[in-house]
Amino acid sequence: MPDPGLSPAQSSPPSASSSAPPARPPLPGPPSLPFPSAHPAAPAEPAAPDGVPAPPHPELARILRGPSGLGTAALSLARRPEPPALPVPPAPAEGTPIPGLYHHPVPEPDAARVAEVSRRIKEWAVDEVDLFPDEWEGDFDGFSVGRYMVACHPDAPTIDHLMIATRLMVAENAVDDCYCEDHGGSPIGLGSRLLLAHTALDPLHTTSEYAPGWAESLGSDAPRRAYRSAMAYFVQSATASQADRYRHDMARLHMGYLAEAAWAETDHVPEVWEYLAMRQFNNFRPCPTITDTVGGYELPADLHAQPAMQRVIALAGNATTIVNDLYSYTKELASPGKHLNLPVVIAEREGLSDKDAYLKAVEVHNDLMRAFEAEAAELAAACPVPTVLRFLKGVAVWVDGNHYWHQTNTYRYSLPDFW
Ligand SMILES: CC(C)=CCC/C(C)=C(\C)COP(=O)(O)OP(=O)(O)O
Ligand SMILES: [Mg+2]
Repeated sequence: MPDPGLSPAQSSPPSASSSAPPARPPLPGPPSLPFPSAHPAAPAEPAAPDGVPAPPHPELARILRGPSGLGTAALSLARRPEPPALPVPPAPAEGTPIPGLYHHPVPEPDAARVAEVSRRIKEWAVDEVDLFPDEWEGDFDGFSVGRYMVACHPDAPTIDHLMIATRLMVAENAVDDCYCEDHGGSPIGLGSRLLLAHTALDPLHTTSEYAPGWAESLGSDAPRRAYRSAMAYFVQSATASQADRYRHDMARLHMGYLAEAAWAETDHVPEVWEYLAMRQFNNFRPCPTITDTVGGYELPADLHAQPAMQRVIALAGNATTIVNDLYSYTKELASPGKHLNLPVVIAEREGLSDKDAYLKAVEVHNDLMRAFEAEAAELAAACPVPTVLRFLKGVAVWVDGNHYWHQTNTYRYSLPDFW
């Protein structure tokens, strides 16, 4: 059942320029799973040469191997050698992958989907939430969020499903940019801003005297309008537990922003492990963990909560976020003040040169990626439930799509001259 989210009274617009979504029928149900039913079962496999143990079950072997059609190699959960096995042709992406970075190239995202998501997200940003002033339009377009989300969610059954992820991605970045970073953000007063914005995701339940003031506040700046609207769309399609999962992940994210801000206020450079702890919260995690909603199915709450699943999700989120630290390194060096990222913290705390610290950060990323893949494969073998397998694959594909977007987003990112 979709999460009711904001009650009608709570979600009614504070003004004519509401950002609540128009009522529309629920999204079509989940597509038939591409794995168990679409293909005949493959025979059991011996242990793979790259060390992935032979799964105990022929159907599981095929699922871990992933779809076998042209351009589907990135959907495999098993560890893959680099470069990827033929017959996947190299993706004609611009941008250079970081040398030595363990990653999986993905097929070019579907151009028609990218165009339609890009068109619709701009319309939403401009007409529904009044997200940015004219002078930020270039940055909005340069973010290429349509390409990002189509690459990360190749199993989304429809454009409507892709839009759920795309609106949330834009809203999350609006909060980061406008509250924390380079579009007017500051550590000063961040806790108050984040908490009040969080109520656009996790509504205030209060008396009739105080509710209107709160409801009006949700329209008072672009980050809150974006959170309110993106969340209202999301809860139309999410179950109550999926919405609860998302709220929890966003609370984690906001806690991470606060630790980063606290260190920035005093120019403190944390220990490397402390930085990694902060970055586990200030993290892409809320994006891959909606893969089931975007795919039109649900990973049940009790399976999501299993410690092994939580560890896989955390490792995946950490790998994706260190990818950001590596690709955004030069952008952050050029920004005012000291911007913490893993290479910067390693250099300072471990007394390494910029280059050696960067290369060590690449190794940290690679270790996280390998741990994620090994533990995902282990969990898939131990718990071969179709929703678990599909969710694990969705997270793995999100990780690959996230790398693709960072590599190819030459508007935002460029590599240092270390090789
Ligand atoms: C989309 C989302 C949940 C983002 C949350 C945290 C975040 C903004 C990142 C993990 C990206 O890191 P960063 O703030 O360093 O982004 P840029 O390097 O400025 O692209
Ligand atoms: Mg960054």
